[in-house]
Amino acid sequence: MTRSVRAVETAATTHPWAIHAEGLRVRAGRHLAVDGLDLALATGVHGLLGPNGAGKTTLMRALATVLAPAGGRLTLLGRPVDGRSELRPVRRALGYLPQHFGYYPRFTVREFVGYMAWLKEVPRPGLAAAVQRAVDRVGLTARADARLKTLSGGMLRRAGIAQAIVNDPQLLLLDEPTVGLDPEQRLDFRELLRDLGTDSCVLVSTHLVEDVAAACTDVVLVNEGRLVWQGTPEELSARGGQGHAGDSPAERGYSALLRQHRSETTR
Ligand SMILES: Nc1ncnc2c1ncn2[C@@H]1O[C@H](COP(=O)(O)OP(=O)(O)OP(=O)(O)O)[C@@H](O)[C@H]1O
Repeated sequence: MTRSVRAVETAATTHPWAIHAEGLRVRAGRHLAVDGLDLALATGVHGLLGPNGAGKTTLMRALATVLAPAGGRLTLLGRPVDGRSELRPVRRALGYLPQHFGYYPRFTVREFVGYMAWLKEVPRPGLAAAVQRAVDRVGLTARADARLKTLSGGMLRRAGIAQAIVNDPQLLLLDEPTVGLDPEQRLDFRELLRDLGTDSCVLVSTHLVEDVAAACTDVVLVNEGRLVWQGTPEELSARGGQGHAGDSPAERGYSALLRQHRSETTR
């Protein structure tokens, strides 16, 4: 891509919320999987929790501008996303690891991450260095020139994270990033998350409540396409008690909040 990126397009933004949704509705097929969701997130690492089918992946896809909202209002990095808006500046400042990502198996890690950097219009002079930095940050330095088809599942996931961060995104969306990572890699990943969240808005969808408790500044709980609860990991842990399912205070807090939400909605 030959078009150069002007400084004003990459400059840090001054809007308070990286993600601002009001009454957001998003369809997955014919199903309204996100149904009246309100959410406001700024810089930091936000853990997105919810049971199977809660609407997490559909929400992530809408935030990544892959799915258009069916209703409500969505603003990303200060720009409205409404089907008529110019999405290019938002997409350039966005990083997204989908739950299932496609790749060319014959590409090396470096080629894959470089290709994604080119698609995101990372300026050509700094592109190779940006790719190297992303590959290093996910611990794939030694496998940078290995073909993707030769990588383990966990290494592939890390290559996926590398492509998501290669453009130093202001908004980073990671859907189940720790699937397949071994325990040591998960600990390294938590550190990377904390680092990324110091100057970007990072939203991590996961079923691993412990990852959220350890690495996130904030927890967002959704169910049936709506925001159920938002608070700190400490506040989440404080919600749990004897009799709630889970191996840790955070897991018990999660179970308690879900049980409370279900009992309120079936009344
Ligand atoms: N293409 C589709 N057509 C119809 N319904 C769909 C489609 N994709 C998802 N759904 C439904 O939308 C709801 C939300 O799905 P989604 O994948 O967003 O949930 P999730 O919270 O990510 O779940 P999980 O934790 O299992 O990944 C579910 O009820 C699911 O069955």
